Amino acid sequence: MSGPRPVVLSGPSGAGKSTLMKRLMKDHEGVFGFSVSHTTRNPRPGEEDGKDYHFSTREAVQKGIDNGEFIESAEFSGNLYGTSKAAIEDVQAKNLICILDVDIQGVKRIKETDLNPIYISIQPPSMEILEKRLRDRQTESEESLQKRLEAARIDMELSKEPGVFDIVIINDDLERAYEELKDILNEEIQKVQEAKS
Ligand SMILES: Nc1nc2c(ncn2[C@@H]2O[C@H](COP(=O)(O)OP(=O)(O)O)[C@@H](O)[C@H]2O)c(=O)[nH]1
Ligand SMILES: Nc1ncnc2c1ncn2[C@@H]1O[C@H](COP(=O)(O)OP(=O)(O)O)[C@@H](O)[C@H]1O
Repeated sequence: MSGPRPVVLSGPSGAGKSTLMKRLMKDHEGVFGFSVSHTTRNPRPGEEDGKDYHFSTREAVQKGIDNGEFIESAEFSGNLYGTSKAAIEDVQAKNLICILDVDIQGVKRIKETDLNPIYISIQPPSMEILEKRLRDRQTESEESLQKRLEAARIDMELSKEPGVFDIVIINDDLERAYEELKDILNEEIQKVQEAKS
C-alpha cells in the first residue's frame, strides 16, 4: 500500500511514449519498472518477449481475461492488449515506480480500479508531425498506420477532456518534453531513491 505511485503513460501511437520512457528508465536505474503488457500483435525487430511485451495468442490472452487475471484490456488497431495483475505486482514487489503504457481505453478502465496512478498524456505537436514520425519509424504497414492515425484522432480529442490526465505533455522538442516528464515525477523518484539509501 505504501509503495510509490504508479505512472500511466498514454497518448497516440507514435507520440513518443516509448522514447521518453526508455530514457527515463535508463537515467534512473533501479527506480522504475515497466508493466509488461500482453499483446496479440507480432513482435517488431528488436523487441523481446517478456521485456517489451508478452507476445501471445488471442486465445491465451482471452483466457487470462476470463479468469480475472487482467486489470484492463482493450482492442487496438486489430489486436488485443492487456495489463495482467502479475505485470504490476512484479514491479510493485520490488518497490519500484510501475510504468504502464496503455491506450485511452486502458486509462478509462484503470480509473475504475484502486491503482491510483499519476496519469500522463504524451501528445504530438500535430497530426502531420505524428504521421511523419510514424512513417519514419518504419514499423507499420500502410493499413496499420492508417488505423493508428484514426485512433490518434480519437485519443487527441478525448485527452482534452478535463480531469482525464494529471498532465498533458506536448512532445515537440524531445529534450523539453523529457524535462517536463522528469519534473512531474521528481517527487516519486526522490522517494524511491531515499528509501534505497
Ligand atoms: N489498454 C492497453 N493498451 C495498451 C497496452 N499495451 C500497449 N497498449 C497501447 O496500445 C497501443 C499500440 O501499442 P504498440 O503496438 O506497441 O504500438 P506503438 O505505441 O506505436 O509503439 C499504444 O497506444 C499503447 O499505449 C495494454 O496493456 N493495455
Ligand atoms: N520529440 C521528438 N522529435 C522527433 N522525433 C521523435 C520525438 N519523439 C519521438 N520521436 C520519434 O518518433 C517515433 C515514435 O516514437 P515512439 O517513442 O516509438 O512512440 P510511441 O511509443 O508513443 O508509439 C520514433 O521513431 C521516435 O524516435
